[in-house]
Amino acid sequence: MPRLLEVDSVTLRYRTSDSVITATSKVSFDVDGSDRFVLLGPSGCGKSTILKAVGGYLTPDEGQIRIKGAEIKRPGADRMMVFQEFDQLLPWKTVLENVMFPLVVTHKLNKNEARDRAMDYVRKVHLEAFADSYTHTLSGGMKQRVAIARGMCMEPDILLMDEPFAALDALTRQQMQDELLQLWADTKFTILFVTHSIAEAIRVGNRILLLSPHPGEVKAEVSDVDRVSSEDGSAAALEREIHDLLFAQALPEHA
Ligand SMILES: Nc1ncnc2c1ncn2[C@@H]1O[C@H](COP(=O)(O)OP(=O)(O)OP(=O)(O)O)[C@@H](O)[C@H]1O
Repeated sequence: MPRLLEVDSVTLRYRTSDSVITATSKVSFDVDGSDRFVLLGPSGCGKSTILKAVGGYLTPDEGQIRIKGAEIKRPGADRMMVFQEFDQLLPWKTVLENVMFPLVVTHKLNKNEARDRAMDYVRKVHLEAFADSYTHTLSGGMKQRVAIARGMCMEPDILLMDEPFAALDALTRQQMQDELLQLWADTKFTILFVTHSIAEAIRVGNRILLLSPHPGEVKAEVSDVDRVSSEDGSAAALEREIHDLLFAQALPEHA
């Protein structure tokens, strides 16, 4: 039985007119159903690039990415993306219309069914009072809830989240992390979440993959985050441990 998502020794490069940039080098990891899998690493280590490749927007230069055993070759409704930017919504559509939009354009459901399903997800993110509002009237946190509802509403195999809370103030960010965990507790959907915040990785993830600076390579995986961080005071200890793993310099050979 294949894992839900297999990233197998993947190298990703960008080609510009005068150079080739290696964003990630031979990155491997597996995601299982209901995982809250976090990619954590410093700016430029290729986290967003990996997410785009899982989304089917980039093709690996080496290695392979598979979902349910099938190689990913293009974007698909089985992988929905939530981005950091607040402008990912369609400003000429209401909250409900934004959430139902992918269901309608992919013909997954007819219009009435799509409206009903979208309204369920609008309720799940507590925006029912704003269902008919246009998105420019919403706060940043509310816009991100709409984007999450829109992604979840397609009931994808995996929700790809690229620093979705990074542009929010600290309090709203914590509130959104809590709400995401509540949504997860209700539906146990699978999340692949990118962040460069260690604290956020520990709050959101049950597994955390640590990537080295540019080009990103796997440094370590922390796979028992839920158990460790639920023990008294150990979230802080785990944060220190991850910090040391991420920023440890290689020891000189004859030290
Ligand atoms: N379109 C592009 N063309 C050329 N190089 C790119 C492009 N997008 C990203 N890169 C380079 O690839 C590397 C990885 O970028 P990426 O955005 O994936 O990193 P990241 O870990 O998500 O960083 P951040 O946390 O800052 O978003 C960086 O060196 C970046 O400059």
